[in-house]
Amino acid sequence: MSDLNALFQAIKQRDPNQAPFHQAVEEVFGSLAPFLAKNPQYTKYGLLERIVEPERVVSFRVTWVDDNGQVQVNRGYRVQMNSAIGPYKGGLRFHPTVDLGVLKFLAFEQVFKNALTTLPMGGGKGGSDFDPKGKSDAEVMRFCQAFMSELFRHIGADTDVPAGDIGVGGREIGFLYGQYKKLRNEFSSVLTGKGLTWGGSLIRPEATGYGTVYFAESMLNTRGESFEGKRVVISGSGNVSQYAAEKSIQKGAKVLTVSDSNGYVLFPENGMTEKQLADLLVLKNERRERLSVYAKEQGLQYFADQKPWGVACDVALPCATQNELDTEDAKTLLKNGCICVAEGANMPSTLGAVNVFIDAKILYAPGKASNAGGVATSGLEMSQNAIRLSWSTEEVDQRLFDIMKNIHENCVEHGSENGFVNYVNGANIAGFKKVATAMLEQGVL
Ligand SMILES: NC(=O)C1=CN([C@@H]2O[C@H](COP(=O)(O)OP(=O)(O)OC[C@H]3O[C@@H](n4cnc5c(N)ncnc54)[C@H](O)[C@@H]3O)[C@@H](O)[C@H]2O)C=CC1
Ligand SMILES: O=C(O)CCC(=O)C(=O)O
Repeated sequence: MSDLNALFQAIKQRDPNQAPFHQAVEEVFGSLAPFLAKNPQYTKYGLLERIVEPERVVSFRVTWVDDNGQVQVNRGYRVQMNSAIGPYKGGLRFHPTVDLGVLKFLAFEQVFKNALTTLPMGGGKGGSDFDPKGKSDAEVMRFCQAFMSELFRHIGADTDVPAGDIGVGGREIGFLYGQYKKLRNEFSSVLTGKGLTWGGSLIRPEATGYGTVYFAESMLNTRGESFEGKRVVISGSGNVSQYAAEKSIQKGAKVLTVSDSNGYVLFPENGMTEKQLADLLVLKNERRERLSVYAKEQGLQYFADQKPWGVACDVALPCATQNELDTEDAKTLLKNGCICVAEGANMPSTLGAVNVFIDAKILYAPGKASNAGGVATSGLEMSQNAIRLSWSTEEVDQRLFDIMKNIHENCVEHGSENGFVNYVNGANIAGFKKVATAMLEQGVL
């Protein structure tokens, strides 16, 4: 079968309850249709049917005991999507919304993203419907240990290398790594995002946010613009948002908002200060409080149950979660003068919103291109572990910068259409070509 539409219908019929995965596939197929018409060799040997089907899906029970002595049961997963160009690589998400539809979309996106980084990494994603919110450190530790007690069988430094994502940061990676090491009796590069004293890389915590800003600035440069003086609206207030804000401030931009699932905080017109950012990091990463508390403490305006897209800006960086920016939000951003949208999150814009941006020919980057700096720096962490050396901050940051510049150039090369760069097509086609070529060369598997 090589008819993309028929294949897409078959995918939906096979797993009707996996809407986020369908959305991710629809976007990629939209880019591939004209490319495949000109390059029919990529439709042979069931390549398209294979690329949308995970190589392996592991689903398991995670049983742990809460602080009240009650037994809790969660679901754990690892979706090993594609290993054509390297070991499966991609984060773990702990959030109540996690299910197979979400993880298959994330793993599918990861395949193309990882290919764009130029590093040898296949694509995977995993996680659990466990909600870390409101849990004690001891509960999070017991959960992570229980989760790894099954996951350890399926991963390894040359097989599958997980990392963080929503709800999984440095604390969780530590607990997961400790349990892996105990069970396997080996100290290996099986997770990335590790602590600096036990194999982690400098700049990995910063990498996704920094990389998103590097990519956005490359886009702005194509129109003779930069971050200097730009009004930047950011959603989310977790890892990606924090360092997108930091790099934006370093580049002279004014960060006007951050948000969480309950609302957003508005900063005065000169934007968030470095001190306010430092306080945000303590509030979110150590005290683990909500943004409403931050707004109160900082004397800032807080808009409950609202998204930040109505705030007038030049640059929007959606850094929270999938489908957080819909068609109406996209129209509002355009109406208010936004000229650049770079996704720090995975698939934060609905397909309708993406079309609004592309039709208006603004600078729009899909997450698989603009947020690839996180996984790229995870790849650099694996490289450092392999040679048993640690690179300096400057060295890792320079490599990250170069990788983001290279991804931008690759998108321009594959996505230019009559003077306009369609970064969605560019990212999808460039990522696909690399993975598909490897799959064809390795035979029908
Ligand atoms: N951590 C990483 O290195 C990478 C993360 N990403 C993506 O970036 C996004 C954010 O991830 P992290 O910052 O790592 O997670 P995190 O757990 O550190 O932060 C998530 C943030 O999103 C907010 N959020 C969650 N659901 C929301 C909703 N429905 N509405 C508004 N805000 C919501 C949370 O309040 C929190 O501020 C995700 O889409 C993730 O897949 C992408 C590439 C790499
Ligand atoms: O660093 C990694 O391996 C994972 C990053 C990730 O989950 C992502 O790019 O969405």
